[in-house]
Amino acid sequence: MQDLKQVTLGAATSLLIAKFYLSIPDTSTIFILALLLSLVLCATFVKSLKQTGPYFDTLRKIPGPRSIYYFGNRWMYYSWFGPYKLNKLHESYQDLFKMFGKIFREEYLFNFPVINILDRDDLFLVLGASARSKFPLRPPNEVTSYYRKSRPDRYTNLGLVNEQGEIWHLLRTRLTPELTSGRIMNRFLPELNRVAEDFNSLIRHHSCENHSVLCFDELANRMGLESACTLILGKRLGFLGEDIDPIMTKLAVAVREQFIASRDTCFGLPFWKLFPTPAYLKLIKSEDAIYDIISRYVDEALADEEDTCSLDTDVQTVFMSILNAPDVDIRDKKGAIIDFIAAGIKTFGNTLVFVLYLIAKNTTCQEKIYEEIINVAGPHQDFTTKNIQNAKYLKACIEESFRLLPTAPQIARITETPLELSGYQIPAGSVLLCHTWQACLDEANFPQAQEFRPERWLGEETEKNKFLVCPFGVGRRICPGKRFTELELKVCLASIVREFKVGFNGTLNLEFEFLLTPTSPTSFIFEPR
Ligand code: HEM
Repeated sequence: MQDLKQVTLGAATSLLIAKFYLSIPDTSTIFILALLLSLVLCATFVKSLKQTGPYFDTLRKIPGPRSIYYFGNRWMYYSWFGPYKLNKLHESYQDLFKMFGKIFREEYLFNFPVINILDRDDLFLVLGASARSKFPLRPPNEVTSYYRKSRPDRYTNLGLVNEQGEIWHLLRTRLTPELTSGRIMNRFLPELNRVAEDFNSLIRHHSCENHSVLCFDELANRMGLESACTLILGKRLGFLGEDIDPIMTKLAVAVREQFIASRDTCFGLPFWKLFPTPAYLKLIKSEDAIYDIISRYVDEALADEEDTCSLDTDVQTVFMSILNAPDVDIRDKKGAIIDFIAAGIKTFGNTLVFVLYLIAKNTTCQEKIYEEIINVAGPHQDFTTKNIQNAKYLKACIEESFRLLPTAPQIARITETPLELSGYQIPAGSVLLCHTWQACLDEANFPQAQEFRPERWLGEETEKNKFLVCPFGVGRRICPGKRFTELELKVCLASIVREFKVGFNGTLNLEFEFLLTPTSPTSFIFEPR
């Protein structure tokens, strides 16, 4: 009887979803019919589709929203008649934790379970185990993996972000050593100073009479792109010029669309597996656009390198090391260069907006940064390895901003051994979402958690909280761009604060676009000092 109710509910839901798709004009009728047919077939065999066995039974003991056969429960929250929108995913997680406690289960299509955690001890167990692992497992982005498999002309594997095991290890050890080396990063400092100066000029150029800069987020993304190209290609590409290059606009749109489409395909209903949904089409369009645009610059840099060589030897190291990596196909080297550049645009742009927002709202902290910068580097001197290392308060402000507004609010992992979390048994092979951001806002972990208090990072706090504030992830799968981004942020923030008093009217709104993102446009005030 219970099964019959579930099947009926499933069939009714199918019809509602089909109705939704029918309302989208560019979705072909044939796909709708195919969808309906497949759903009816699935409903008929629904009992055999139910995930059974000790693995699923163990995970089903974890509380979570009510789920129905076949569809699970996730869609109920984010579909067009559910209470949440995918762009507010961060808010829905807050509510779900309030409803179910520190651990809860979601079910995706075919009742595939995903476990969400935020308890400090649980996070330390899961991320600590992952940090000790030789080949840590992070669930791949299924849709990107699927698309890349269909393009053997461009990729021989899924790429560093989505590969696992031996192939991931080979890519990681061959393609990223220079990127993660502190010594190599420090050689970029002189060039980073120039990039930061150009960024300040761009801010001045875009300032209105009252010193406000509208759409600052767009400028911040341009800074991310210019510095990522400088790092990866070893040359400046001029994205901080005063006139907006139409290519830049196209690339910025493609990067944003790629994140949004990843969110919709990853967190929404996975109908892209049955037919090309609008989100899937958007994803491949943006993947192609990013590949085509960045590819042009990579090919130019390759040609430069053959013409021995207009590249500056100090900053070309990363590019050369990737090109010379042994045992890696040239398609994958090119794919990695493109992925690395794309990875540095919006992640950096969002992070810079968040740090500036927080110091704009905390002017005492901002003045402390200013005094420290003048003290360690004077009013005009370049930032060097030594003086930037001495800017401890600047570092603390960045750390505190990672705690309060991280661009990556959760870390995903697949468990490699059985674990006990909050009293529940978690078998090996379970997919976990570690909600580090939610944990960072918990008073139990950080007193006055909602307040911006950089002073808390001037003691021993960093090590104690290493699995709570981990904006770049943990262990061997940690972001290879971490070292560079931290340096870039310090130089950029220090040079902005040295030149301007930063202000912000109102409150910054947030959206979830796979990354935590400021709602665009963001308007800041940059008053010259
Ligand atoms: C503010 C800037 C950035 C943030 C917040 C960020 C954050 C992250 C996070 C959270 C992860 C997942 C780590 C894990 O699962 O433990 C990651 C992975 C990754 N990031 Fe970044 N990232 C940033 C910039 C960059 C840059 C500049 C690059 C390019 C050099 C980059 C390339 C990558 C790659 C290739 C991975 C996958 C690594 C692997 O699986 O081995 N990221 N990033």
